[in-house]
Amino acid sequence: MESKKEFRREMKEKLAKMNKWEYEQSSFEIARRLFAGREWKEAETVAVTVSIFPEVDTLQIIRRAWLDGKQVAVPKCVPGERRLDFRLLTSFTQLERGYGNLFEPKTEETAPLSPGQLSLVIVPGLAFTKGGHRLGFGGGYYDRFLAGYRGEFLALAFERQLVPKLPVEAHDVPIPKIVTEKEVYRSC
Ligand SMILES: Nc1nc2c(c(=O)[nH]1)N(C=O)[C@@H](CNc1ccc(C(=O)N[C@@H](CCC(=O)O)C(=O)O)cc1)CN2
Ligand SMILES: Nc1ncnc2c1ncn2[C@@H]1O[C@H](COP(=O)(O)OP(=O)(O)OP(=O)(O)O)[C@@H](O)[C@H]1O
Repeated sequence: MESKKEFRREMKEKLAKMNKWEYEQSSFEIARRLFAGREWKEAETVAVTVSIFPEVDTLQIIRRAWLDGKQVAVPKCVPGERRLDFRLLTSFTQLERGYGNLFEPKTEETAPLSPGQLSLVIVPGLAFTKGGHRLGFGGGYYDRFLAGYRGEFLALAFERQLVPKLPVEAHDVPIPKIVTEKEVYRSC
């Protein structure tokens, strides 16, 4: 557990070394690959986190979803139950600082969506293996959510987030597709 925590810190440090233009260009190439894929084209409702640097930029993904006539769902943490509630986002002004200082939807201004209403979930993570193992922020929010989710899901990552090996636990849900600025890695 301690080693996971240490590894998270190292990974955040490594990612934050990216300069703005590397970050922008890689995020753009990741988004372009995502938009070219079947999962994106078929999705009516896309669930995605609101990125903060140095996470892969998702704001351009949200804008593009709106332009394409897709619905956008963003998560709100329910820390007591370690659960994620997805809510329909129709404007960036519906966001506020929430749990962990991340951006979350304002409950008074957004409607809840059930997991069954989501067609594609973009899963965040700090580090991945090409085989689809994922290390998240900690908290197990996405692993718990994915355990009961039956739709499509994938992850976006910079090549520098790929590692040869990660500690795997029984509850870790493997990610079938990881889109980077260079490649799309499929594992199932
Ligand atoms: N942009 C973004 N939004 C996201 C996520 C994400 O990875 N990125 N999440 C992805 O899941 C969820 C938030 N997950 C979080 C997980 C842990 C902590 C947090 O504060 N952790 C403490 C340790 C808490 C513990 O161990 O119980 C810490 O880091 O100090 C915050 C948010 C939903 N929103
Ligand atoms: N499906 C689950 N059921 C019960 N407990 C779980 C489940 N998934 C994760 N947990 C617990 O949540 C805690 C955090 O899990 P872990 O360190 O794997 O988070 P993570 O995968 O890095 O984060 P996240 O899924 O939020 O991105 C651990 O104590 C783990 O046992």
